Amino acid sequence: MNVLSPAVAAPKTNAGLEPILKLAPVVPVMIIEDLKTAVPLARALVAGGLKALEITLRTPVALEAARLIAAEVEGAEVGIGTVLTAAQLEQCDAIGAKFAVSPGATARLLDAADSAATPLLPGSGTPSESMTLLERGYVFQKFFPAEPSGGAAYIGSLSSPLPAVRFCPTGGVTPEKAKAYLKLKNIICVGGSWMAPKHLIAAGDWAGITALSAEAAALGR
Ligand SMILES: O=C(O)C(=O)C[C@H](O)[C@H](O)COP(=O)(O)O
Repeated sequence: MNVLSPAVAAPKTNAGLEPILKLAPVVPVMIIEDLKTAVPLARALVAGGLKALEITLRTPVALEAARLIAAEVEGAEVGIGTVLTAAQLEQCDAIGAKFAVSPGATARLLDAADSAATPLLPGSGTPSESMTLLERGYVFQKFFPAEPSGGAAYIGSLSSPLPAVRFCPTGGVTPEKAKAYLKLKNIICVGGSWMAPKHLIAAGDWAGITALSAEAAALGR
């Protein structure tokens, strides 16, 4: 190695997430309490046109649900949400998740992501957090929690100073709010749980979920 110009490893980038984040304007955020609902819920979302699915690690059955969906639901691109630790990122690798999403970012999680197979969509909520992530190659970032943090007006104002970053706003997003985000040039897609609400899942109203999914899939970008 030439000590005068040491080789600096190019930062890992999450640019490879683009095709997944562009599958539809919305990534559904799924909270699965009952394993029996996992496959029909995922099928209902995919039938409506939402194929990149984020299954949050907020319930005990989440990982098993993700495994089942990946094995049984044709067309689903299974991602894992609420990834907070290096160990959880390893679990994503173990089940072959297509992407992982975190609400924020820590140095430890980002170090783990450097050697993980699963591409990470890390969360940011301020310009400095966004810049720190960009330095590490994260051109796609989750803007979280989107609505309480200032919504479309806030994130749109980062477009000029941080043109290299494209965001997936998540947290408090509704179909109406999604439209405002999707008009902005620094938005790749939005995330939200509104098309998979608890009451429809509990009622087994898969047709209702497919209808909400189809409405979300039809939102313009
Ligand atoms: O679990 C995580 O890792 C999260 O990041 C939180 C989710 O993205 C939001 O809870 C979804 O927001 P809602 O659409 O308002 O329900």
